[in-house]
Amino acid sequence: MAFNLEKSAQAFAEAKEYIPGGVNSPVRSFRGVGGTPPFIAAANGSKLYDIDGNQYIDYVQSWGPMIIGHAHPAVTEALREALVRGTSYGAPTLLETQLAKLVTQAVPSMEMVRMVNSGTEATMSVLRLARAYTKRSKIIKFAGCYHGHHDSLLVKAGSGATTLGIPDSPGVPDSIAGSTITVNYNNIQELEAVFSRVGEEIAAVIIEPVPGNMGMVLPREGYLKQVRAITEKYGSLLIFDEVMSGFRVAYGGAQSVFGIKPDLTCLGKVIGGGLPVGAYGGRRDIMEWIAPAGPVYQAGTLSGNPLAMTAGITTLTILSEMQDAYAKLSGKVETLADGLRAQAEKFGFHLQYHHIGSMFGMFFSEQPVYDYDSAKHSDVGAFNTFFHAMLEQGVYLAPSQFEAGFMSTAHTDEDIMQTVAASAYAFAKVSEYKNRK
Ligand SMILES: NCC(=O)CCC(=O)O
Repeated sequence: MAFNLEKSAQAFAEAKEYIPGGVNSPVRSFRGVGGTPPFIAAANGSKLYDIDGNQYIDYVQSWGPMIIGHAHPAVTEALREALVRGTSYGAPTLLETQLAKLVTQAVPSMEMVRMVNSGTEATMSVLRLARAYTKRSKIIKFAGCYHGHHDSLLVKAGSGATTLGIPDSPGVPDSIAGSTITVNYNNIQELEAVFSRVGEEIAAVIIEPVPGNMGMVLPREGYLKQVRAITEKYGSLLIFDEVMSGFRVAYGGAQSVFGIKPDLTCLGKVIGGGLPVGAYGGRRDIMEWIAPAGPVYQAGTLSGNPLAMTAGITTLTILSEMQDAYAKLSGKVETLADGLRAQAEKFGFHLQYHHIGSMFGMFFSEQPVYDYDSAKHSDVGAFNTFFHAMLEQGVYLAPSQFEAGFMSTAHTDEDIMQTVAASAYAFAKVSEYKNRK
């Protein structure tokens, strides 16, 4: 049967009547790449199934959480058991301490942790805490890093904001955006220059240690250590946004790979096992500023939700008990990158491949990509052509050049072989596209 998205197109048209743009998060709309997003009916292991009967090898993984694959039997079973005990109590449970313990054991810089419902909530709350603790107001972020969609950090933001060309959203008051200073990732001189000017006013530097929202970019050798040293020198807090990289690039996150101890860390995605969870945590002396231990207010009706805690606990337990989970994941990512590179080279393309742990990225650029500007120089038209050709072949990649790819433990060698085989067709399409240009 030829690939078609007829039912999805109808569903999308109807959704647009009731939901802005037809989606509940912009990246899902395929606006950047054009065309219809498949409406998903089910998912299992490494696969997504849409309402038109198409099957896809899924490298989006719900934008990161599904590291042990969709509908993992142990997670499904644990949720089934939890479900009959009620879905929310708004009162403390043993599960919250259990997940907090798993997180703090895996990420030792997080001496205490507060559960919230999304990565956005985590980064929003952590800034309030950092400002209260330091009694300073300014924040430094990096161009192309995305930390969710609240006002302070929706400034030169990556991910969907970049895809749609609105990295500085209307509706963010100048008075708030004005407290956020943006510098380029991987450029230590620029960060030093800002600190030498206004270092005493900087409450915190927030950084995706491995950015995954301008596409996937790697830190230069020693860069994160230098960022740590500058923040320490000026008494500013260093916040690692590991919503994406946490339990993704390694069980202990990017901070374990690069040997950095941030003051505070934000998590999300994997720790919720596919249910809505975010978390922030870090030094005990800072975390004890949070209400009711301290004066900084932050709350949530569904925070620490029993189902979400159950999915998270089960996912982290499975990951921690798997033999060499991350070595195997990164082996699969390397096999995929080697395969894609070999296919691309047949058509004379020298693309940029980045990967670490189970995260990967490929830029349609002949030049190295190390920050937002170099990412934006990649050929978006070539990516869009590649993306659609892969989708037709049953490979579901993130619908934007400015996103990362994710591997799960459920992906098989055959999935990877099929993906590489599909890329031969997709690179041929890119070649045609380039010849037409
Ligand atoms: N890089 C994008 C995300 O991680 C969040 C997904 C979303 O915005 O829906």
